[in-house]
Amino acid sequence: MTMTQTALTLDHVSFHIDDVAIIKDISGTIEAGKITAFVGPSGAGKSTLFRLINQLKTHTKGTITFNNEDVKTIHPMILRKNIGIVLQEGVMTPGTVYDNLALPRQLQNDTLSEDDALSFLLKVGLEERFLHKKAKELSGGQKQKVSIARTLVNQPEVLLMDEITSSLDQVSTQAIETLIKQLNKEDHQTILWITHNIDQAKRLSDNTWVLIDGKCRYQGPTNQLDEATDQRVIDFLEGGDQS
Ligand SMILES: Nc1ncnc2c1ncn2[C@@H]1O[C@H](COP(=O)(O)OP(=O)(O)OP(=O)(O)O)[C@@H](O)[C@H]1O
Repeated sequence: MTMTQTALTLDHVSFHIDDVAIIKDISGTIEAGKITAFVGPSGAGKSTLFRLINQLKTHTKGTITFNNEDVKTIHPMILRKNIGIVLQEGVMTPGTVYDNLALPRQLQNDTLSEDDALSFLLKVGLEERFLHKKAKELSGGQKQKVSIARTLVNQPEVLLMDEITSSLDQVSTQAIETLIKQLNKEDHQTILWITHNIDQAKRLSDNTWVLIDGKCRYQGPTNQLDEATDQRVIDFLEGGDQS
């Protein structure tokens, strides 16, 4: 039997803006080396939860632990180096692909050699000829690959992916899905993946959390999602609100 390791633990986590509860008493564990999908209706709190995990936002109640350390006690720069985030639009900074890849190191007053930059580029399936291309001139799918490579430069233990394929066509989406599976299989990368597409969650993830109105209403193996008994989860899965 293989032992499962925990990457993240949430213990009664809540988040309020003024008096409005956005995240409501969420507890659970994220297994290391697995892909966990986060699904749920629009506005359910998925992006907010990611921002609590890497402390771009600070939870008002409860505790989030990363490798047994309270995230509030970890220096934000160290935390975000170890828990990298990729966002919906592969936003490129001005300059070349190399400039973009070197950015995380620059922010730490460090440099990235061209050889290392190339290895990250190849890892996401882009060839050497892209290294000195202007980043703004890449296609949407290529930008998203560079943006994943840029996050990988920090060699994060955990990758947060927030709807990273939602603005891509089917071919690019498939390429990104293949890449993510590969990162997970070959490098045992822990991946948390927000998607509005339940079929994508089923294709990719080991575990799924269903968030509805700030609460986590399902948490467990993705292949048991269809056996969920919570009526709101059933309604959501049946297409009540997949926006
Ligand atoms: N700065 C803010 N002030 C007030 N409410 C906010 C703020 N930011 C987010 N919210 C609210 O918090 C809730 C959760 O938003 P969040 O973006 O986390 O949801 P989501 O599940 O990621 O949605 P989507 O799938 O549409 O991206 C929403 O109701 C949103 O309106």
